[in-house]
Amino acid sequence: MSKKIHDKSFEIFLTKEEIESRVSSLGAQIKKDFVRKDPVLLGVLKGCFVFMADLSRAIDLPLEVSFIRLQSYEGFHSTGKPQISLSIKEKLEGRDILIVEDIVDTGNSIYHLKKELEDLKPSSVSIVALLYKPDAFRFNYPIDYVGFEIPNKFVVGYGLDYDDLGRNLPDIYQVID
Ligand SMILES: O=P(O)(O)OC[C@H]1O[C@H](OP(=O)(O)OP(=O)(O)O)[C@H](O)[C@@H]1O
Ligand code: HPA
Ligand SMILES: [Mg+2]
Repeated sequence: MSKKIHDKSFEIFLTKEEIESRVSSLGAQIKKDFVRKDPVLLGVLKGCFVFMADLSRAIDLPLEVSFIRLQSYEGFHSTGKPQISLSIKEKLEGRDILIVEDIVDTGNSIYHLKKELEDLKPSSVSIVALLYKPDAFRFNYPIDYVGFEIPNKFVVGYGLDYDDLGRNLPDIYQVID
């Protein structure tokens, strides 16, 4: 079943069952890698909110969660300058930070966030992204955990929006062009 949001139509791309199964294996992998560390999951709002809720419960370890608000997209396009409007209150010095993103597209948002985090002197900074668009990525930092590599097309659902709509769809949809 396709969905219409404003002027655009979207078709199903990843079902909630496919997402659930991948999130569960990401959680198991992260548990292994962070078992002797002091992890704090740092979710990037708003898009991370669904993925963060599922992923954090799939990692069977003591951990903290925190959030930051970054915004750079207007409609389908990145403004190139992420605005940070919610700052981090937790002390992150010496901590093992895992940035939790719904999507890494051009890579611009995380590039800026990583630079901000360096000043807080964490012990390590890793990234988990549910979705990653290799053909759009313009940087060369590593993305440590990727749920799905996807084509360079706009997607919505499972936290991802088009003009702030579509975040509550349980499946992920891709634009029909
Ligand atoms: O790799 P990039 O090209 O920078 O794109 C990825 C970023 O864009 C989206 O955020 P957006 O600015 O739409 O804010 P939102 O999470 O509130 O939707 C998404 O949640 C990532 O944070
Ligand atoms: N969908 C929703 N939000 C996004 C996307 C996308 O494909 N890329 C960057 N932010
Ligand atoms: Mg958005």
